[in-house]
Amino acid sequence: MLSLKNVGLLRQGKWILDDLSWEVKKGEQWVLLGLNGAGKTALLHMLSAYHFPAKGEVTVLGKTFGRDPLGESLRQSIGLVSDTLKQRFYNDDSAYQIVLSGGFQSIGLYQSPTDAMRIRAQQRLKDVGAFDYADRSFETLSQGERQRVMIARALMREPKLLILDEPTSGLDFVAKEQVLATVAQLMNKDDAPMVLYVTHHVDEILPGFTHVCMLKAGRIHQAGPVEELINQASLSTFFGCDLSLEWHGKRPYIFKNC
Ligand SMILES: Nc1ncnc2c1ncn2[C@@H]1O[C@H](COP(=O)(O)OP(=O)(O)OP(=O)(O)O)[C@@H](O)[C@H]1O
Repeated sequence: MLSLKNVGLLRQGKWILDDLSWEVKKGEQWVLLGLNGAGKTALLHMLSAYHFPAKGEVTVLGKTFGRDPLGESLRQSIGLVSDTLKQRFYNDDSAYQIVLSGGFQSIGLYQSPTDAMRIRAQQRLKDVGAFDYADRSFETLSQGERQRVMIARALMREPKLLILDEPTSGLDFVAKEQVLATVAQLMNKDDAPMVLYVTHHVDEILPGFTHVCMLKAGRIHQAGPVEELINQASLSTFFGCDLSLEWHGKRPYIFKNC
């Protein structure tokens, strides 16, 4: 699904990503974990072919950068949910219209959706538990409801890769847990896309995630199965402080030891 070999990304004379080697195979579900400034956004932009690496080899969904045509054709196979994207939608548009617009990858609806697209949009709204407010305008929805609408939209084109970039950012506890439940449900389906879930928070590593990539200062600190990497010693090293780790409901929670 994804393959990075000794990849480096240069921005204004600075290597903001360097020496990244990472393999993601079909059937795996990954969390990308990193603190502020680790390079998560830069990496996502590179995987979506908005940034080109200055060195190394990147292959995303079978397309190798520099060898295969990229751009729109690759991005059509990737569903993205991010705050930057969310802020671009028109507040008057209904949740249903916003989900439908995902079928055209447009901000707003400028073409007539087919009947099949309308049925799919309704199904996607049901899949994420947002059907009840399908006709409400975006501006009247809570942040958690908006986030579920954005996930439904990203699923419209049946992406092979679904990137969720900090989807719980700015949500209260209840809304956060609702979004996480939506993600868990989605990953549980037989036809689930590969999910790349980007976060700062260890407790968002749901049981459905099989692997974690820990990004630190533009480099991969460690990448591998959750059961091997999510432990007290490795997280203490990663975050650079002495931590305790507890598991509740098969989710990890960390506490700083003062
Ligand atoms: N165009 C650029 N020129 C120079 N430095 C940049 C550029 N874009 C990003 N950086 C730097 O690269 C580093 C990684 O940035 P990035 O936004 O990818 O981090 P992040 O992990 O997404 O952080 P956050 O969690 O805060 O969103 C930061 O130090 C940032 O200042």
